Amino acid sequence: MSAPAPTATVPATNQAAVASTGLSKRFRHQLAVDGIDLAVPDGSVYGFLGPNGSGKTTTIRMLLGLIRPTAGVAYLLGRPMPEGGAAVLPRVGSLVEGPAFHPYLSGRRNLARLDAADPHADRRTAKKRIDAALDRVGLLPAATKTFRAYSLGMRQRLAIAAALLQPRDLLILDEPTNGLDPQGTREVRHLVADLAGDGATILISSHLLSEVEQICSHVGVMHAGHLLAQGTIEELRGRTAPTVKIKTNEAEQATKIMIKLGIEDAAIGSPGHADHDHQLVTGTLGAVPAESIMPALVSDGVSVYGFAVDSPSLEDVFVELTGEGFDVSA
Ligand SMILES: Nc1ncnc2c1ncn2[C@@H]1O[C@H](COP(=O)(O)OP(=O)(O)OP(=O)(O)O)[C@@H](O)[C@H]1O
Repeated sequence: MSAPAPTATVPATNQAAVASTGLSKRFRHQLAVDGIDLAVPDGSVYGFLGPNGSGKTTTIRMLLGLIRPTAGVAYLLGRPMPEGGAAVLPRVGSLVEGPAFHPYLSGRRNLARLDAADPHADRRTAKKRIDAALDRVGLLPAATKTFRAYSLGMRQRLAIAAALLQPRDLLILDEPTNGLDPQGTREVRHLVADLAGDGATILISSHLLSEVEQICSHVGVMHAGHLLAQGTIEELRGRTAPTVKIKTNEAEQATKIMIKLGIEDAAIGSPGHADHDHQLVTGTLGAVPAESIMPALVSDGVSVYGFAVDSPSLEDVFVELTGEGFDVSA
């Protein structure tokens, strides 16, 4: 039996937890977001990766219906935004620029204030939900401490607790580790990984490659308002061919053999890349099977002291996509 044809009002793209088609935003003369087609699969942890100013926050604001796109459509949980907001936003927890917390109130009292301001919140269950949210982010023991006594990591975890006051199918977190010290960063990353284990879809923006590599199943790469690529981390890594590295003291001969095998860019590395007895020959593996290299070298009398195939990192992929380096620091 063939699958039912999608109806005209339900494009296939909106089956994902978050989707967009041709989503664009222009601020005066600047196209901050340029026709992006997002697809955040249900249950994924999607890292929305890009350097500062690449358009991540603007996109997130459009997704949440906080600003209107100049062109294109965004869907949250299958509903177009902002029109579908009333129906879906109660199922979406978000952290964009963070809620304003009162410094002299405790974490628990701060959440109670935010909950009281939420028209969808059931007053009768408030106490239970607030403590469950504090517990979820590990702040129950600090529930009565004033907000100003919280560390940076605790403050950010409280902001995430605010997004968890209701059961959520989708969490959208804009740079949740931005501005945190290393300890706070670790706390928030652990929390995001824990939340992913609960089954909600998470869209998390970050300008840190290492962070996305550590906690995300999927990634979308933003650069100057364009979504350059998206997919699982493995799919993205698969776009760039692995590199082969040979340690030998017959480098010229090895290079010739590798070029003959089809590794066209095989070349002798700089002396710093090997020890003083050997040289390093590197090349892009491409379609050449890795297992064919050693036999070819050995049968031509080349002694091989080291052989490695390096899979590309997300950084290699980013550099290939943009032609630029990336801030990989944590
Ligand atoms: N309200 C606005 N008015 C004018 N320009 C804006 C506005 N908001 C964002 N921009 C511009 O749009 C571009 C994209 O900004 P955006 O904040 O979406 O990027 P980002 O990837 O989230 O980076 P960051 O992490 O620095 O916030 C930037 O050049 C920014 O200056």
